[in-house]
Amino acid sequence: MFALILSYGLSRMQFNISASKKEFSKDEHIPALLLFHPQVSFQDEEAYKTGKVILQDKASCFPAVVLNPPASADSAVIDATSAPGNKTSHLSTLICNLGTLFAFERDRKSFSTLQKMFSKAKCKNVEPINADFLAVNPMDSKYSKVTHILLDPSCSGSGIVNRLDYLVESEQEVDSVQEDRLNKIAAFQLMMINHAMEFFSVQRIVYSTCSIHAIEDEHVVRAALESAEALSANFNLAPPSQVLPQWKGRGYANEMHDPTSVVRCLPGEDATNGFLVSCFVRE
Ligand SMILES: C[S@@+](CC[C@H](N)C(=O)[O-])C[C@H]1O[C@@H](n2cnc3c(N)ncnc32)[C@H](O)[C@@H]1O
Repeated sequence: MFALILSYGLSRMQFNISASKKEFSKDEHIPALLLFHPQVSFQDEEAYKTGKVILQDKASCFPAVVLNPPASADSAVIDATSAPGNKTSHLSTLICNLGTLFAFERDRKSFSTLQKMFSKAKCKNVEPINADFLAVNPMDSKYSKVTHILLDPSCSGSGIVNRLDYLVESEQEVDSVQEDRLNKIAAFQLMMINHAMEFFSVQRIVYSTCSIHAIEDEHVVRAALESAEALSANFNLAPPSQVLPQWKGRGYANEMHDPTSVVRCLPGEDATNGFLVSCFVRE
């Protein structure tokens, strides 16, 4: 069980969990991430009910930390695919509730959940926007100061451990129907990265998926690097030293030129969901 503390002042004493289960440890990779016994329930915890704590898989905490936007009054950040808002809330905390965090979500129902989440977590720097990120004009003066974009778009979800797909699927076992579906998802994911690269002041873009398939991960990253948008705006992959250097899991070696630049989490091996995190930087 992973609990991400959004309110840094929260101490052990404020948890009311039964004495036998209240031991927890600090995660070695993610600041403010605490690890609890899987049987610990947070449902009745005040800190959870008031949005000071969010429960999420460890791998899902990586993108905001890798994006690493500055915490200042003039910070301008986009979360292009925000709902249900866990990564947005994490980002909001990392930038100390300062600056502006534009949180896009195209689905109306998910958007309403998102608004409730931000109000519960008291994210004062988040501006939720119910719109398709692809329809946003990168030249719009409203976004002219945006320097960091988080992209965690819809994916196959094949890395999510509850779904157990990873037990029956492997990268080598993609049949033609599935390959067709993955190729369509990958084309959309690439479009999202390319669109993000068109924002005038953007310096850093994190792209993540909870997929185990190279088609949605290394292949998309490779295609994004070779795209006209990346070449004209001078985007390259951030060096491994900027992408969770202490995390050993890296991209599939046979799928890209420099797999050490991306982070991979493997279900069944890393005690996390299957996940990929990559980071593009303007040089
Ligand atoms: C994988 S989920 C994001 C999870 C979120 N980052 C979190 O950690 O809570 C993808 C979300 O992006 C939304 N989405 C997909 N395409 C979009 C687009 N073009 N513009 C805005 N939102 C989009 C979906 O409706 C979905 O809610």
